Amino acid sequence: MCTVRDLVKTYPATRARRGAPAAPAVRANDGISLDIRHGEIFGLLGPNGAGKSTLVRQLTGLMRPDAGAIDLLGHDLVRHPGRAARLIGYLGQESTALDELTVSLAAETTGRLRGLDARTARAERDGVLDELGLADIAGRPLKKLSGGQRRLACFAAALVGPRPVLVLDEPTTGMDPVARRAVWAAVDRRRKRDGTTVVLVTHNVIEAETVLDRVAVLERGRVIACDTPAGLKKLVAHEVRLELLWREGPPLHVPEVAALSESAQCSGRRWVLRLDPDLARSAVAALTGGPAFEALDDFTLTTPSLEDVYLALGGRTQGLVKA
Ligand SMILES: Nc1ncnc2c1ncn2[C@@H]1O[C@H](COP(=O)(O)OP(=O)(O)OP(=O)(O)O)[C@@H](O)[C@H]1O
Repeated sequence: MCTVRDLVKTYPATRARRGAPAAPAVRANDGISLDIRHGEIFGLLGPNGAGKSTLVRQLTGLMRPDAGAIDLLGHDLVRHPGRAARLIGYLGQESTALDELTVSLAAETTGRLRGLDARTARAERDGVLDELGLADIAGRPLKKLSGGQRRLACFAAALVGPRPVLVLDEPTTGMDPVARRAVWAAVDRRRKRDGTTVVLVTHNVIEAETVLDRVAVLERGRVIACDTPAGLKKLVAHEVRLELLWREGPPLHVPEVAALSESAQCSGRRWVLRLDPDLARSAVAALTGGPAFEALDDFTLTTPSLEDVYLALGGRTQGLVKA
């Protein structure tokens, strides 16, 4: 359905200018290869700056790679980037282009721009706004909506006018749980009904585990793993995850805490440890039965998540979020 081979993209260095410091060149995609199958929900998971949006911009024909190949449904998108618009419904990270329009007009206009006649565009608009629970705010301009409502309205617009592929860059950012559910139900409906293939960018591991068929984990412009969420989790099946939340600082003078600190991934007051189940049990017993207990705000012992896979593969903690 879509093959990506050895994709390379480097943003050039910039010179210092008018108070702005010089910036070195950034190799945002460093030899990415992927095979996305027909009808699957394929995820790109990685921390901030991993190169996900850069990859998506090339997939959608908005940016030309320095090297490599992209074939989408038999079309060479490096040579013919303009064809991507006919094949892909794209929801980018920033979508201010529709801000001046009402929700209704944003959806209808997108349909017209995608070649629908006026009557079909209006019918599809009404269907999508009903489906996503947006009918009540259909007459309001996007710029006057909350962040989550605006995001949902942009998602609605991206669905008007059928496309075999949807590329969604963090579609549920800022949305409440009801809106999130509406988004995933709409995606699933299109996959079942139309065989739509979905490429989804996320750094939300919980979302990734629940909605994705397969996921490529990106780190510093490279794919460090690609499999089903369950397949990836097998990599860390022999471990459990111990999460500690300290009230203030961890009491490093307590020997058990000092020993754990060596293998903990720390972000602020939160420590994450991946441990052998027996070790985890004895660590919990020592922490809850000893002097460290006073300093603990909360702790959880769970089976590993995709975040643990990412850490086991050598990823850094920052940027992958839990929920
Ligand atoms: N226009 C640009 N000019 C220079 N560097 C850029 C540009 N856009 C992105 N970068 C750099 O390229 C790298 C990859 O960025 P990209 O936006 O693709 O990451 P991402 O995985 O989508 O991150 P996020 O999760 O924060 O959206 C980062 O180091 C970023 O700073």
